[in-house]
Amino acid sequence: MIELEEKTLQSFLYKAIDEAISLRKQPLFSWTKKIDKVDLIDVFQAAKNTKKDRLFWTNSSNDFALVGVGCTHKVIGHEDRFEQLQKEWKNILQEAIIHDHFKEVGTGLVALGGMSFDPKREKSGLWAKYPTSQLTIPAYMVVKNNSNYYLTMNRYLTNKDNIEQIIHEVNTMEKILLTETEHHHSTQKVIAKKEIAPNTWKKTVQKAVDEIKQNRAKKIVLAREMRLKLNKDANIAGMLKKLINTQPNSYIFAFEQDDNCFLGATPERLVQVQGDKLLSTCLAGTAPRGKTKEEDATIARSLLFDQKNREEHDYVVQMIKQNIEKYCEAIDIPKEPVIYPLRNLQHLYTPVTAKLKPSYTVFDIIKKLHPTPALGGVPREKALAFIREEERLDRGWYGAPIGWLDSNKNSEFAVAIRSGLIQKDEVSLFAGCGVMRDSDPEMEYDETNVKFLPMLHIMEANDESY
Ligand SMILES: C=C(O[C@H]1C=CC=C(C(=O)O)[C@@H]1O)C(=O)O
Ligand SMILES: [Mg+2]
Repeated sequence: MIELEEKTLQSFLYKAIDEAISLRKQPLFSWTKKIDKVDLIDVFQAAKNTKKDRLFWTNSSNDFALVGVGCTHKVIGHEDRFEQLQKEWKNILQEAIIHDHFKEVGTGLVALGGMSFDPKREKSGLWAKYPTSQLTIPAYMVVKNNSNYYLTMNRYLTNKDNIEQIIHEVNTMEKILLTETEHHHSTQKVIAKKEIAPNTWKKTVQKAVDEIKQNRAKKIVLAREMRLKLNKDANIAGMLKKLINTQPNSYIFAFEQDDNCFLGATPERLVQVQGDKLLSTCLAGTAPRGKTKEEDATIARSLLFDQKNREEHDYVVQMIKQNIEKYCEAIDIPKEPVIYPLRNLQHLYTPVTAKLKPSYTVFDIIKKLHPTPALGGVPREKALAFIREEERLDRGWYGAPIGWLDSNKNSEFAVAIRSGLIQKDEVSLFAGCGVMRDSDPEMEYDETNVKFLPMLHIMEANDESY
């Protein structure tokens, strides 16, 4: 990585081009500057005018958010996807010319994206626009980190580039992205709603229970789909705003690919790395919220002591522990889970903290952890084979790692649940649940219904402006 300390974009560009000529290369260069406070949903909405793909991310504590616009480079991975992503990201970092005075989480070069749940499953037309694995280095990026805001632009430079023209382009984009646009009043409505084969799904749950009772597996997570038709093309910015307002403790994300958008609000962190500090999360075991404070507390208490849910949760804890041991030191995992409250439901939650050993990266951890028994099952390969065979659904990017990483050794990946794929006025929502030995198909069906609620809610009568 070459770091340049130039004061202005112009002098930086001249230096970077000099550097490029001397290295006989076309380097990727990245320039981060501080900007005034902006609303990132406004930036996302304004970016619609650029007609480029947009990316959106906020973390679960809502103190870090990122909007990406356009694409300078796509890091793609297929069969050996984690090795491929790791190798290419390392090469990019080695050769990039980066101007980043701040070295904060999310400044400098950032790649952002996701991957499919199961690359071995045949891909359906539904997910045609979403590759097996894709991390995008956006052309422009606006980042909020606590009360600091940054604009980064990334592009490839050649010695034929006209610097004045690049500066003009950057200024124009900056104006577009950072100027508030008109808010439109939208009356988005759901005009048709269809659950895909709910009875067949319940039978598959029973089949999984039988499989477990015959000791062929211990836990299998099964998902299902609900299709919606809207009265008009979906208003993505409006839905993101609604998710932020209604879904606390959740990562809120949108990955646009042409006229498709994968969007959701997931509570499930897979892994966060900051330097050598690693944080993972076990989140599995579910109950609804109560209508009153008292009822809520009673439900929480019975969730904490419910044997089926505790086992369902514990498989995730044991698996994460075993799988990070080789890569980490000082692993700390509390003995008992606590309650993780969301708007429509509550989960059992166990945080995992550790120190990542120096020779390993976030890709090593994702490769080991995905899918955890919160999305796959136990044993992993048995559960995946059952899912491949029996689940009448292409999960696509649902249930898989999504997130970002930067050039300052920070990264965060969540698991893409509570989500949906939007294709203009059509929506596919996904929800799943952990099937155990004593699962009741009706109860698991009810659990998935509650898990659909956050996304269903934002599809309906979108009264927010935008
Ligand atoms: C698979 C999903 O949830 C997982 C995450 C948390 C709790 C779960 C459960 O209690 O079944 C699931 O394992 C989903 O929301 O689609
Ligand atoms: Mg469950």
